[in-house]
Amino acid sequence: MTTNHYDVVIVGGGLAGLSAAAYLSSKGKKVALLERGSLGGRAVTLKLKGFNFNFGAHAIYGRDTSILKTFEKELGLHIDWQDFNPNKAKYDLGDDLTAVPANVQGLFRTKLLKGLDKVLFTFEILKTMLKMETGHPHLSIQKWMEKKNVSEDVREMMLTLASSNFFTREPEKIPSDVFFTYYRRLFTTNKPVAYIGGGWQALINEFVRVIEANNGTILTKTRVEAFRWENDRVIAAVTPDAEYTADEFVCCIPPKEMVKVFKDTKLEHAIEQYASYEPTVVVVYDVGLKQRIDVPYTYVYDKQNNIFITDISYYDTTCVPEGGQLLQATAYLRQSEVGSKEAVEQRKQEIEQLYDKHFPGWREELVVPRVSTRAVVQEIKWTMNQKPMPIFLPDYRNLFFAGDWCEGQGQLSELSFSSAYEASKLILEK
Ligand SMILES: Cc1cc2nc3c(=O)[nH]c(=O)nc-3n(C[C@H](O)[C@H](O)[C@H](O)COP(=O)(O)OP(=O)(O)OC[C@H]3O[C@@H](n4cnc5c(N)ncnc54)[C@H](O)[C@@H]3O)c2cc1C
Repeated sequence: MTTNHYDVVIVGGGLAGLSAAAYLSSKGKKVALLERGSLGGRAVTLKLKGFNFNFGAHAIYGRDTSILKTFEKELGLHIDWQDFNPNKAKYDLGDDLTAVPANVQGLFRTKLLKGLDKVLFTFEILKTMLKMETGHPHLSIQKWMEKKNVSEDVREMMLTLASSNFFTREPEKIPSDVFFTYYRRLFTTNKPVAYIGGGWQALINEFVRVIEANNGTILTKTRVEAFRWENDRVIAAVTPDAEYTADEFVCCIPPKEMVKVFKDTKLEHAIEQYASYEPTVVVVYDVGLKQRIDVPYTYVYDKQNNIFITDISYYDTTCVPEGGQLLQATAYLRQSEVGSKEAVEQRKQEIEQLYDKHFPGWREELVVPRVSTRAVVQEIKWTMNQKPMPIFLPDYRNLFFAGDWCEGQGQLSELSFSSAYEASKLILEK
């Protein structure tokens, strides 16, 4: 068995592993990135019949305060930002469409709130922005609203926002401190939502460019099966063909994978808790169309069924053949619906009905659909009973963790980036 030595070995080549490898190599560390499959993890771009299907709309939330923006500056990444137009975002109320209160104009235009409730909701936003309202880690947003006696319409508004942003049909379970921290960031940014031109693949290519420019090693189709230990230090990541020894290790693989590689070690028990947590799971049903069906909005959220459609090709024309259109639909699931064939089938039909309603004629234009009945948007769902994993565990001196299951800022990929950034900084400070 061959042995190779590095300053840092990073296991897992999703967005967390790629960003950690790019950052650490740019600071002079000799890094190796080991990925069992191909690079990108869940941030995948799939080419089908001339359409580039991204897993998810690759939206970056609060981009001007995001860690991806920090990486962009510090690593000199070339990112083709495509800012979302909030005036083209609508809530479907069943028999009516109304503005999404993603900005002040939207707030004044939305029909979800009227008169005094609009003033009260605006006041809540103001308090959130000024950190006068922070919620409490021991109170879910449901309990917080009961305690504060908020009116029915304001309650509805807060839950609708939370549902659409946290990809959940059970927004009431979100811890209130997570809710307010998230919205403080979103309300104080000038760029609430932005897409990446060229999709996830463009971003992956940029991280790879930086890693290679700094002489980093990237090994795909390289599955880590175990770690070798000496007391409280990891000595090596072990693959079927080689051992990769290093001074520091960053583990960027989901907790369910970690329990396998840490089996029969002191860490196994500590990791089990995170591996048992429920992820945020959705149904994705995207369609590539021959010709554009132009409507006055690029995002529509069906409030009743918790489904949204994004016309991603409106922002990123590189994902379609000329004149074509790529629509992305995501349906949220209740925990009880995850894994149920009937529930998933019903969600798919609801998505088709939503396409029929807002993009009439899509069936005739259909070139290729792409369906995922169990897409993991975030490895650990925000609820009162589930806490994200720390980026290091006490007493393990040279082992760090990063990914969207870890503590960090924001949610989804922002958690992957922020945990990767914090873990890398801890290594550099040593
Ligand atoms: C449908 C959908 C929509 C989404 N939409 C958005 C969005 O709009 N905005 C946003 O910010 N985020 C979105 N996300 C979330 C985003 O894709 C994830 O947060 C992010 O990609 C997670 O990256 P990660 O590196 O933390 O984890 P992962 O992508 O899970 O990476 C883990 C990597 O580790 C590798 N691995 C596992 N085990 C081993 C092993 N033993 N040895 C070596 N390698 C191993 C895996 O192959 C994988 O590449 C969406 C996700 C989905 C599914």
